[in-house]
Amino acid sequence: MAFTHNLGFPRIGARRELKFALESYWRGESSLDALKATGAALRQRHWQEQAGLDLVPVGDFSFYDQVLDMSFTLGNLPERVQGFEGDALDNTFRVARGRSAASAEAHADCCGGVAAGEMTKWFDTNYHYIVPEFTADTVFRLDASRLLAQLAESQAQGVRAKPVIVGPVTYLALGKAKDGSDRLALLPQLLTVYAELLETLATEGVEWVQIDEPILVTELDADWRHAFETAYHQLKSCRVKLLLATYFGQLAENQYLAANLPVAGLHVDAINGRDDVLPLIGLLPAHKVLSLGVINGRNIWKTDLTTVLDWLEPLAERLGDRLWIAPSCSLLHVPVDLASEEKLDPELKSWLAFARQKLDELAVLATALNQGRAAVAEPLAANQAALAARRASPRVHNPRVQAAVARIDAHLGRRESHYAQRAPKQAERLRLPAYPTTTIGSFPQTAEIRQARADFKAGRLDVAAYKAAMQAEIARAVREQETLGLDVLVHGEAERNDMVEYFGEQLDGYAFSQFGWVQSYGSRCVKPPILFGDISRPNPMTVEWITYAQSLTDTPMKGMLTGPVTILNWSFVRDDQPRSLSCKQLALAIREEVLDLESAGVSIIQIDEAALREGLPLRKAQWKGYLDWAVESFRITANGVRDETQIHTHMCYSEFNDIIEAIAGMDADVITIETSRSDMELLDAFDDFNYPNEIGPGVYDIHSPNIPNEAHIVQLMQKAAERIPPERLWVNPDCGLKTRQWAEVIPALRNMVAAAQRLRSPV
Ligand SMILES: CN1c2c(nc(N)[nH]c2=O)NC[C@@H]1CNc1ccc(C(=O)N[C@@H](CCC(=O)N[C@@H](CCC(=O)N[C@@H](CCC(=O)O)C(=O)O)C(=O)O)C(=O)O)cc1
Ligand SMILES: N[C@@H](CCS)C(=O)O
Ligand SMILES: [Zn+2]
Repeated sequence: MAFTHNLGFPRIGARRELKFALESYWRGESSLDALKATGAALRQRHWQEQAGLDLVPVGDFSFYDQVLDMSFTLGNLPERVQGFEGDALDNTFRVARGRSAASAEAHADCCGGVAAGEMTKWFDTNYHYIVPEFTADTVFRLDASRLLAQLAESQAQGVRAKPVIVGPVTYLALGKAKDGSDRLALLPQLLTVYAELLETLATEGVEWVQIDEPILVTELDADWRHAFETAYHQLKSCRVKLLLATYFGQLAENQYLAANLPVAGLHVDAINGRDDVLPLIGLLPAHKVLSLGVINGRNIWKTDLTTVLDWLEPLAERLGDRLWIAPSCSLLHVPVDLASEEKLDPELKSWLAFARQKLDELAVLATALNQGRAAVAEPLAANQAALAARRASPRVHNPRVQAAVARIDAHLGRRESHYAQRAPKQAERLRLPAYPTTTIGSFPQTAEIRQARADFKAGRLDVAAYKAAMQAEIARAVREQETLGLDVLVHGEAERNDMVEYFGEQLDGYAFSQFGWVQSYGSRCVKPPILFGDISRPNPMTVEWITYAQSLTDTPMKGMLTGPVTILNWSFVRDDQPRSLSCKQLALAIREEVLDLESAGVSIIQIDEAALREGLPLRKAQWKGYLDWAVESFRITANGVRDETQIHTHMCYSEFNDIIEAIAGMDADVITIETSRSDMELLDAFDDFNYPNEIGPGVYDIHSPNIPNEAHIVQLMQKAAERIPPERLWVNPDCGLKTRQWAEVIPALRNMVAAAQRLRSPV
């Protein structure tokens, strides 16, 4: 009998109910009780939707982030929030979001002002977690209240509960020792708290606990491998059965380690780690369960159920009751329900599966394994028909695009001259001062902008009125920037719902959903567009907005585009061709936009590649292959322009040490990056490499509502100038300003411009 379970369900809600409840609570418009009631209602609904499974995840629900929740469960609270006397949920929000000094006054009685915890991406996904903070003095102390409350709630609802927790080794690996101490030194004490937690769950009647250790799909050094041995030998006497869950890739050289840890079961990603499965069956002790993640938890395509069954049936023969099946990873990374989509083309829709549909697929597989394929002949036939239609569909294949990709040669990615020859021509054209000031692209996406777009999409606003509303926002952004005295302006991106979805909506080969939201961090969501076919650009996508913005001012206006690698990495992409090929198609399409902007007289074009570094494979051994095609794609996009046209790129993450050669290989004239939080030390990588082009090291952190002061910015830029020649430095924030308010942006940029002026003529 194959047994079914799930690793996690999207918690944001099919209509983003959690997002709206959170934001309403944060604005002070609803109570904490109302927020908690929304959480409970979502959990109940999600458990009902998973009721067909043999085991259902519990504890995967989080009001903000599951890693932050784990920190609270382990009593690992940053010192700055310890001793808080209010509700624990408010305290998690304090760590997650911080409290500005200004709001500290208003919140003096409840939560006071605190710095937000650092946020970083969860493995190679677009989900971001709050980084656990450690010091050598960290002491863990169990607080199982959140998990026990969710468990009790699920038990009262008759749910076959399998609590889900982050495992101890992954928890340590994902955190940061703020004092540079050795995180692994904390393992022994951490394990006593994990043992206590597991014992508590056993007392509550829990049989299985899913303990997530995705770090096992990365390259581990001897100390971390040893930590796994220590951890699971210490936990082996606990009374619950542990299902050690790995996902997002291959175990590869960690197979033996994973197979032999003393746990009751192992879950592996049978999509990205398919090659692990046969060796693992050989390695796995005979009493252990093997859970195979056979439904892709990272994309939105229907599973080829017949092919999976062809592969699974012999394994089921061998494993018998020891075989469990599940999605490859938590379904957090896919939208909730395809049935909500009323506007998707019916043929395309017939190729897709969101979270609920993925669980239906799992049920079909289990029935086929347990009762024979005949018991599910109809759904299997329908599945085959949909996949055959997708394979043959002319809408997927465009011979013109394929021919253009086949014609790509080295010449396409090469600029006319080297940077040293381009730079004076650009300087002559742009006539910028030293330390030129600019921003990264977006200005606040106000409620009015979002409302206008919602009205436009719902047909309550016609094209002309929508265009006028967006032009008014652009005009406002231009006015504000001129008043501030910035040297290179941006149009502000008012017309963009998102830096990726906006382009997906306009490219052929892409589809977009109405409700396909996926959590990015906290209450913030993205709606990744669906790349289903060969990509082409039927019409210019940005030229009208940028030329309108330029028509309002004589100051240079940057054209603003998202690059092919970022569009690819933040979309749901094809599984029927290599990512590198889809990326080249995107590169050709965005290149056309670059050339149209240039023809329209735009002198500076920024091509954001926020996700280029983010998209690095989890295993370093695969980095080179990825960087080769990613950098080539960027070059194809950017490098068809004349010497006089200045190409900028932007990356809002900062660790470039390992990939500086690839960054230099992109050959952008200017790169703007995040550096403020590291006190400019991250520029060392550029300095050591003798990075030859211009750099805008971010001088203030846009994630914080705090207003940077002029002296601090001057100080940061002076540090930058110790590493990079001043004539190659720009002054800009770390990233775009879309999540901020104008009341924060204006004083911050005023100080930034004043700092640049001071740097130009020091007294
Ligand atoms: C740089 N980041 C990005 C990532 N990935 C992307 N695809 N895009 C990114 O920018 N990954 C890493 C980081 C993550 N950072 C963020 C930052 C901010 C957001 C965010 O603000 N998301 C918005 C949704 C944006 C959007 O698509 N808006 C649409 C729809 C707006 C909407 O909800 N409309 C309402 C009606 C109007 C209203 O009441 O407001 C509705 O439809 O019901 C738009 O502007 O048209 C968010 O709200 O979560 C995400 C990632
Ligand atoms: N141009 C984009 C880049 C974000 S990474 C923005 O400013 O929002
Ligand atoms: Zn950015």
